[in-house]
Amino acid sequence: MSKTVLSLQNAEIFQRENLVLSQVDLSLNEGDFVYLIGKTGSGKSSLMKTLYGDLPLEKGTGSIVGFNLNTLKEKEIPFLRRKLGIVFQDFKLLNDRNVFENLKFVLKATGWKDEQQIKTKIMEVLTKVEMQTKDFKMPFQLSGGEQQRVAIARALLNDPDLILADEPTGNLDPATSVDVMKVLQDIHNSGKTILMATHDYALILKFPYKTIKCEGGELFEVVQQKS
Ligand SMILES: Nc1ncnc2c1ncn2[C@@H]1O[C@H](COP(=O)(O)OP(=O)(O)OP(=O)(O)O)[C@@H](O)[C@H]1O
Repeated sequence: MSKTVLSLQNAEIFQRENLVLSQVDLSLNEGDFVYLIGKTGSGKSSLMKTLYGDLPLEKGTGSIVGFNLNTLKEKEIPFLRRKLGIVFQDFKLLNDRNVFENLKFVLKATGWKDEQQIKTKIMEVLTKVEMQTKDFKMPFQLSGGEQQRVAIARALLNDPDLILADEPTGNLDPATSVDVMKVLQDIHNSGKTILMATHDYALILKFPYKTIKCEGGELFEVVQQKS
């Protein structure tokens, strides 16, 4: 049986005192690809934030990549995030340094010391997203799609057990979105588990995976219609 990497049971998701989602049951096993869809303001980002420890889980039970979300302490959050690869809509690259240095910064911050190993790892993840020839470029010298590829490479650095992608194509045009989605699909096909929030329905039709919808304060599984 495959390993559970994420489990929420009867969870309630809050933004401060506001209840955003209730009765949340969500489970991902190793190797799954799951979309989280829903209108703007429906709670996708709040759910994602709860999963990476940015919002506390106050009601219900939750575990993710071996961490208990109910008892998660502030000081454990960096260790949780090392086992997650997080990809945001707005890339969040450091604009004062080039691609290589952006990735090196993360490795150094997570304890990597050997310069040769650092270089090998960075070139390995950049190759996965086909950005190995652009390691010297500054973020502002890259297109949106290229910046997102670098952000995906950054998410892969510590070989995460789960990738959380929050609207990773939200700032990209349709053709570039498809390119970035192909990168995520390749990463998934190599064995990675991915939870991706999106409101890009065209992408879901093109790359069909299990889909969970946030609506009316709850989560539902969407059964995809075959055309
Ligand atoms: N920092 C915050 N403080 C208080 N309420 C917030 C905060 N961030 C979001 N909310 C509220 O929580 C609800 C869910 O927002 P959330 O950002 O999770 O939705 P979303 O589905 O991710 O939307 P979008 O697709 O626009 O990113 C909304 O009603 C929003 O107004």
